[in-house]
Amino acid sequence: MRPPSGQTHAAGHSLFLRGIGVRFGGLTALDDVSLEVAPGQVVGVIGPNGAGKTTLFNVVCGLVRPTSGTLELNGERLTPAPHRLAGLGIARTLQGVGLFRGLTVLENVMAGATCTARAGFLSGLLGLPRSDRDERRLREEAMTLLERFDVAAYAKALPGTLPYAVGKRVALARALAGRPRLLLLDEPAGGLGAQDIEELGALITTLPAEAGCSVMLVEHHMDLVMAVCDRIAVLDFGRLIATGTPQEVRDDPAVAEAYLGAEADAATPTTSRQEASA
Ligand SMILES: Nc1ncnc2c1ncn2[C@@H]1O[C@H](COP(=O)(O)OP(=O)(O)OP(=O)(O)O)[C@@H](O)[C@H]1O
Repeated sequence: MRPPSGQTHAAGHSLFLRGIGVRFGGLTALDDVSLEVAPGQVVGVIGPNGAGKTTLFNVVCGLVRPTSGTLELNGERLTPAPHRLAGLGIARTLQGVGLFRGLTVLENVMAGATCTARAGFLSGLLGLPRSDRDERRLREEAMTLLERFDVAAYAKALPGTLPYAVGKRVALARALAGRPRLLLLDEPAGGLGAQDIEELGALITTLPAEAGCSVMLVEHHMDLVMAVCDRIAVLDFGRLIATGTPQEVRDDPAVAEAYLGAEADAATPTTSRQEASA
């Protein structure tokens, strides 16, 4: 997948999390978590239920403010806020699909590009002549993305009519339409079948080279994470217990123990692993 305009990108933003802690009342959701997403890398965050993955994702999106620690984007202090992400070159997809229900698939993807098309949007408001051209360009770029994701046939459909797997692809296309340099994916494989997960994995691995973005991936599906990630961070009870290549993480006894512990906890009638340990 080429960047929509045909321009080339460097390999994406670098993200550093240093000593991130998050407390919700008396519960420590994250404790001194440090993580690097280097330019051009796909970095996975895994861990048993309640380990803190979504909380970490939300810290990077600005939905949760850390109680300690700092974030850095390309060497600059980052204080993320959801409404400022696009301007920082960051895009995210959420659990589920999350498309605008009243817009067609094509319009959804065009909406994802509006931050890079602001000049066209403004000129449209002011009735200046560039707007038609910009609108056409946006439309063409959105169609190119839909074609790349094999969902162009649904361009005129409304989100409510889409098969779930198609909706997930459209959501990914919309996130990429803004030409992010860092893409945050929250459980992109959730609800997908094995074939769709395999195809999603093939798409994700192309993103650094073809779309010019680094990727942080929070995911439960171990096969996908192992297949697409350059590095993996493993959380357990809010703490980072391992980081490394997929092979290193797979071979780490602490990781196996965390997952085995989670299986044992699943057999007990508690609501969360942290409550279970309190
Ligand atoms: N807003 C909140 N208020 C209070 N506690 C929270 C909040 N969000 C998360 N938690 C708690 O923080 C801990 C980490 O939750 P988090 O959702 O980040 O884990 P997770 O690894 O994403 O889990 P899962 O895989 O089940 O989605 C859990 O004990 C959870 O109950």
